[in-house]
Amino acid sequence: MISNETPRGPVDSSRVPRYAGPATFARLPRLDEVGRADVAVVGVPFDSGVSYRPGARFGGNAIREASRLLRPYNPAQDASPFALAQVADGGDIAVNPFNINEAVDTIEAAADDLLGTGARLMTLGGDHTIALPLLRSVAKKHGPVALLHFDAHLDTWDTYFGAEYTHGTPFRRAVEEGILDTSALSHVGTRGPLYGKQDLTDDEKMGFGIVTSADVYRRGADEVADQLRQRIGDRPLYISIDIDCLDPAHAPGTGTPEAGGMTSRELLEILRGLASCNLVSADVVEVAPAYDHAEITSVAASHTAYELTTIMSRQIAAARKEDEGK
Ligand SMILES: N=C(N)NCCCC(=O)O
Ligand SMILES: [Zn+2]
Ligand SMILES: [Zn+2]
Repeated sequence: MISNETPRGPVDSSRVPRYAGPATFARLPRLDEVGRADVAVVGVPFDSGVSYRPGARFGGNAIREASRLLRPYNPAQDASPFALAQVADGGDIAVNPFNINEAVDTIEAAADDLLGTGARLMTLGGDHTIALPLLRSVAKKHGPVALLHFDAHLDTWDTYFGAEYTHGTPFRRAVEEGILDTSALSHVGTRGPLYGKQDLTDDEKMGFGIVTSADVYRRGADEVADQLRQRIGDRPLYISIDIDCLDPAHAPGTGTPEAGGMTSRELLEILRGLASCNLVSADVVEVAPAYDHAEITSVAASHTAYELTTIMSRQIAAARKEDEGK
């Protein structure tokens, strides 16, 4: 469903100071103010799936706060994302912090509702556990999706303390459930110690290709984006971004930091290089503001979500134009 109404954009920062009032993503209207959205930005304040430092439950609101300085024109993609499509802040999904299984079900149901309105999702985590129910919901709509996973970690481990749903295991579950298109799965930014070599062989068997953080440094963002684009083709694509794909210098505010990561410039450039991909939904997870300094991490996350939102808005506008031409 593509609406022809003129989108309502962010609060005008030349009239209302950008630090005034409650924060929505990029100072956009709330979903209940506009009725429906082409892109719904939704928070998932859940971090009961972490294996180390907690705190990502506060990530979504930290990203919203840090997004007050985003401006409406994105020169890197030559687009005004909030004029091309209705982007709105759908608030937070209220999830049970004491029952992971119930939380996972609640996230899936809420995503079903939002996707059912025709919106694409830009989800703000939360820990990486939340990617599983989001992928379940997206796959119900689109079938198995291509996955581009930016992370220091593989997140294809099996269980922790016997638990299946954790922030280190969402993508193994997703492969087991058949909701990913195993011919187009990539990790980008991985590095750091593993439990054993088997982690890598298991991951490869699941179908994942790996672009390590060192690969990005050596080959450069443009070449990496070209290669990823070729692998993805025109498949429906889900992008999951664990902010710990960035070096701790660029994202200290996260739960499981690993040295030797990408720069925020590299991440943003790779995303811009993927603008032609059919991005159906995305998440940015693992921002844990208690370990952050001067909003370094949440600013990086807000710009990351801005690039992703721009890609989705451009595609929605292009689809609308094609529709009108028919
Ligand atoms: N998804 C994130 N951020 N981390 C996974 C780390 C799992 C571990 O502690 O081995
Ligand atoms: Zn990670
Ligand atoms: Zn992760």
